Amino acid sequence: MAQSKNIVWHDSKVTKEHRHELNNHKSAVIWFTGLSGSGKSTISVELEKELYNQGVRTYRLDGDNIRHGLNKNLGFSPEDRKENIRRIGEVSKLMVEAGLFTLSAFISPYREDRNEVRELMEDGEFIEVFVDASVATCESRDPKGLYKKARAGEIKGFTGIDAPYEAPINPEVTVDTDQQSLEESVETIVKYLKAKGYLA
Ligand SMILES: Nc1ncnc2c1ncn2[C@@H]1O[C@H](COP(=O)(O)OS(=O)(=O)O)[C@@H](OP(=O)(O)O)[C@H]1O
Ligand SMILES: Nc1ncnc2c1ncn2[C@@H]1O[C@H](COP(=O)(O)OP(=O)(O)O)[C@@H](O)[C@H]1O
Repeated sequence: MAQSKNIVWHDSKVTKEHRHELNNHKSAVIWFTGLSGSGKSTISVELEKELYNQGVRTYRLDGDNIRHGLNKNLGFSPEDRKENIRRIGEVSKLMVEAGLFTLSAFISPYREDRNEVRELMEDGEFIEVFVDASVATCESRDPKGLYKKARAGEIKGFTGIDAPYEAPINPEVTVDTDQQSLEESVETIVKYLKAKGYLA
């Protein structure tokens, strides 16, 4: 890919800190990672509603949705997944600059790619939430029938079947959806945000 040259950063007079003051809260990305069907979308939707009810400004970025637009030219090879996560990382950073709690829900199977997003952010701005569930559980849920297709060989390189998933080593939060209900998972994350001073 061509690198841009002769470009100079131009600062705004309204900063992220001004936006925090205006909003009365900080901003960060809550990064959900986990297998397809582990519950990333379901939990992020519920958490967003909960944050909205508490007066927190949010925006949700979701794998399927972003792949309909911004990233519709990307597939599921390791290189394309990397580029997918790189772009989402940059978009998440812009959203955090804009003062929003950004809920990003992507399989993001590679540790290195997730860590690169973490590096983009300032300290405390990247909250990795590992949505843990066994392949067996995800496969039994199979909300979109994709595991069935992957088992039948109709989808190649499906995460957890014939493509890797690298679990986080030290995530800020883990929710185990084999064990925890949707409500319990949301509560776990809200508790973390309160304990760390993100929420009043
Ligand atoms: N090969 C393969 N592997 C995994 N997932 C697949 C694949 N093909 C299509 N899908 C569907 O794409 C959704 C995952 O997109 P992501 O952008 O989150 O993936 S990634 O982070 O780039 O790995 C994923 O959505 P979720 O089920 O919400 O995770 C699937 O619906
Ligand atoms: N404890 C739970 N937490 C989250 N989702 C659950 C749970 N138990 C069952 N589900 C169901 O599992 C499915 C998870 O799908 P989804 O949220 O799309 O996952 P992902 O975004 O990780 O692919 C949904 O149909 C949801 O209703």
